[in-house]
Amino acid sequence: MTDALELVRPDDWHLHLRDGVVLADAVAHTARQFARAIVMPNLKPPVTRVEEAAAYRARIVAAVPTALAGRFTPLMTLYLTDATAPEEIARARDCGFVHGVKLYPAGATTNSQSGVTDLARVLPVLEAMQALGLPLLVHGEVTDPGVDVFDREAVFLERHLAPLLERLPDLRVVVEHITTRDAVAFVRAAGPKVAATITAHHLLYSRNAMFTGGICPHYYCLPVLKRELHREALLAAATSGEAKFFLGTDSAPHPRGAKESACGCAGMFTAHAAIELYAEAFERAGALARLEGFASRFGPRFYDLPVNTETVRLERAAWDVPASYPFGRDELVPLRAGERIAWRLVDRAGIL
Ligand SMILES: NC(=O)N[C@@H](CC(=O)O)C(=O)O
Ligand SMILES: [Zn+2]
Ligand SMILES: [Zn+2]
Repeated sequence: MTDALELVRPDDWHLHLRDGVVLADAVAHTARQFARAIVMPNLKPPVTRVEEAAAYRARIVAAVPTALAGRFTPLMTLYLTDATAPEEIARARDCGFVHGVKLYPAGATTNSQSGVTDLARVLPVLEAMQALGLPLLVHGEVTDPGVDVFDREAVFLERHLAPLLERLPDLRVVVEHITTRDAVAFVRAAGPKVAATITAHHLLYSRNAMFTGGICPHYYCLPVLKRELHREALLAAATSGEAKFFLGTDSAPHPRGAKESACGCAGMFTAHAAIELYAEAFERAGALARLEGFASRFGPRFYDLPVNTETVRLERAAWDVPASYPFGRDELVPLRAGERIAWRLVDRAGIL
């Protein structure tokens, strides 16, 4: 049994940090673990222009705890809307700190109201992205109310993404937070420009977690947790050593009251223990040796960025997750609140 593991410092290729009074609380968890993170632009209002991304980036950098200053780099994204101009893509490519453009089908998930209503409307923008090599990051779910919630990802891939890739075969695409074996097969079958991120929670839980002993809103996220057979397919993909599949936590903090509500919002918070949760999933699959590729090497390869040079150490040292963490004037309930986690990221430099 392995009791310790040294890894190249990992990166998170899909993260929500929010803004305002909660930003510092959100950033601290991620900066402790990851060297870089692709920061989602679904703020209110959304980050649609390069100047807004620059300002948001500066707020994030300013919010990194002093002890970790300079050790965390936010990688910014723009939020695609029906009104995004192709010229904005050129500006994004030139600025050097925008690494992707996010497609939210309008209404698909948290803060997606300003998203795209019809891919045909953004075709010139997508053509510019293909020409300039700027990745499209996709929340891949249809919003058609006639489609069952559990089928929305598979239907999106077939109905929308497949035709788009046929039309724009050189477009670089990350299918974010994949949740089904259909998505695994889709990404495998697509060309080398198509990759996917996988969350820790989709590797560890099936949809049963939402209903065990009653309705458990802290296990509600989008795309929603799926059947066990899908979790198994995701775990097989993540641990396969295929560079198309890499780490993206989709850690999505919400205040406790917004989750524990008659109409609770979607999003699970995992940044407090992200790499430990992935280690748990990989260990169960007997694949701890493949964690470094998934967490630290394949993401930079896709995004054309250098692999980090520092390392981190994971030890088998159980710890208890607090019942909640501060979140601005509120609090948030992390995954595994009040429960135990077997692995622990170790503080060697005295700063974690
Ligand atoms: N994953 C989620 O359930 N929620 C995310 C949005 C998203 O990534 O779809 C959020 O911003 O809260
Ligand atoms: Zn999403
Ligand atoms: Zn997300």
